[in-house]
Amino acid sequence: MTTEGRLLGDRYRLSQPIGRGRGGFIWLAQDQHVHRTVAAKPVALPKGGTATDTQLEVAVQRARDAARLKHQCAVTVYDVLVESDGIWLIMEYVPSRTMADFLAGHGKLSAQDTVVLGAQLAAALSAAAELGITHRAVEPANVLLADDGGVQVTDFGIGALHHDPAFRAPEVIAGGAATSAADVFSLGATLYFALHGVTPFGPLGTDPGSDLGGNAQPDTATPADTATLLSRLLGDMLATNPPQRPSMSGCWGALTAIAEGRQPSPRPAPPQPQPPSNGAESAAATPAAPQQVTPPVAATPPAQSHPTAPIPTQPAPPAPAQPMAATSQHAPGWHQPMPPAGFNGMNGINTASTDHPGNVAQPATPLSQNRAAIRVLLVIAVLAAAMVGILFTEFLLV
Ligand SMILES: Nc1ncnc2c1ncn2[C@@H]1O[C@H](COP(=O)(O)OP(=O)(O)OP(=O)(O)O)[C@@H](O)[C@H]1O
Repeated sequence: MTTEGRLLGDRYRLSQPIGRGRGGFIWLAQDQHVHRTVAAKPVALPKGGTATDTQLEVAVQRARDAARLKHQCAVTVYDVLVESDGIWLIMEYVPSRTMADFLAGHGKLSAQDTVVLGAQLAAALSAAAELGITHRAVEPANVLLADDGGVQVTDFGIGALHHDPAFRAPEVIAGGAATSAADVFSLGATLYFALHGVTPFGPLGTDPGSDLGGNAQPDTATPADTATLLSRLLGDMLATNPPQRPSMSGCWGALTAIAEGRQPSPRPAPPQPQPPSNGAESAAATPAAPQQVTPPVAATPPAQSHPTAPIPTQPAPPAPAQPMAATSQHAPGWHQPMPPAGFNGMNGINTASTDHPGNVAQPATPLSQNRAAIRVLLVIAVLAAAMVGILFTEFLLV
């Protein structure tokens, strides 16, 4: 029985319940060693209430993996305890409510709020992916909307047993492994839910999803707006075939671009098989392939069966740049800070770069200026030679 005053791991004194999760109450607690306020959360056991030793070991290992992640948009895990009544996580205390609760109370988010929220979630999930950490249960119940306006992903690695099927990737529903690509799908489903108020493929994640990307019809006559760009991106993220989904860092770049009123860069063509070279062995020996960092959207064929959103082969004209604060209509009671400008720290993406279609017209380069100067000099040299020739001929005639 968990009660006020209980000491967990000889270190964390429970003070009062602050929320209820699937594993029981989340407690406010005091870390007696460093005098810090923390949140203590019992990890939910598999349905039925008991876990095998293997399941417990896996849960502890995943929680320890999650503790390696430090990101302002991810709830920090400080400690993992195995107590007589199960596994406890000691986490950063974030006065908040879940996104699921918020949406239940306030309904849908605007497209602008959804991309701002999504960019922050994708930033945290991208940092996790770079560390080889898969979330496994991205869904609105595992997103905390902090009272101070921040957004944080929680329950890294530990929510898989209870992941709502409405947000699960099809390959995971089919029994496959949860990968970063599955997190991309789940993030897409979470943002879709925030935008439309319904899940893209029904409560079991198996409906055809006929309305997916319904407002994503490309309109080449006018600049694409936030809702259109977001819906196109969600169509990509919700692709049935995992390789057709953008990487998490690509999602981060694209969401940031859309949030800032810019056109996301087109996704490059899939890598072609390379002939073996001397460096092939060393490349193959690299333990973790780096994440694709180029923002996605467009230039790839539509996903196989789930999404129906047509994906244009030509990038749409750029959206007019507009300050986010001026366009964002925040839902009541929660406001989000802007994503850090440029996002160019952690994994090298500089989304403030100018490689989008709006900036393709380049001024004359020094090389082209040099070529023009050489041409002028040549013409002058030819004219001078002709003049010398004429003068010389006249001199001979005289
Ligand atoms: N680190 C935290 N700091 C403060 N409050 C938290 C923290 N984590 C969760 N809460 C609060 O506890 C409540 C339940 O959150 P939780 O994430 O446990 O929900 P859940 O996903 O439904 O449960 P579970 O993950 O066990 O399935 C929410 O009101 C949330 O704001």
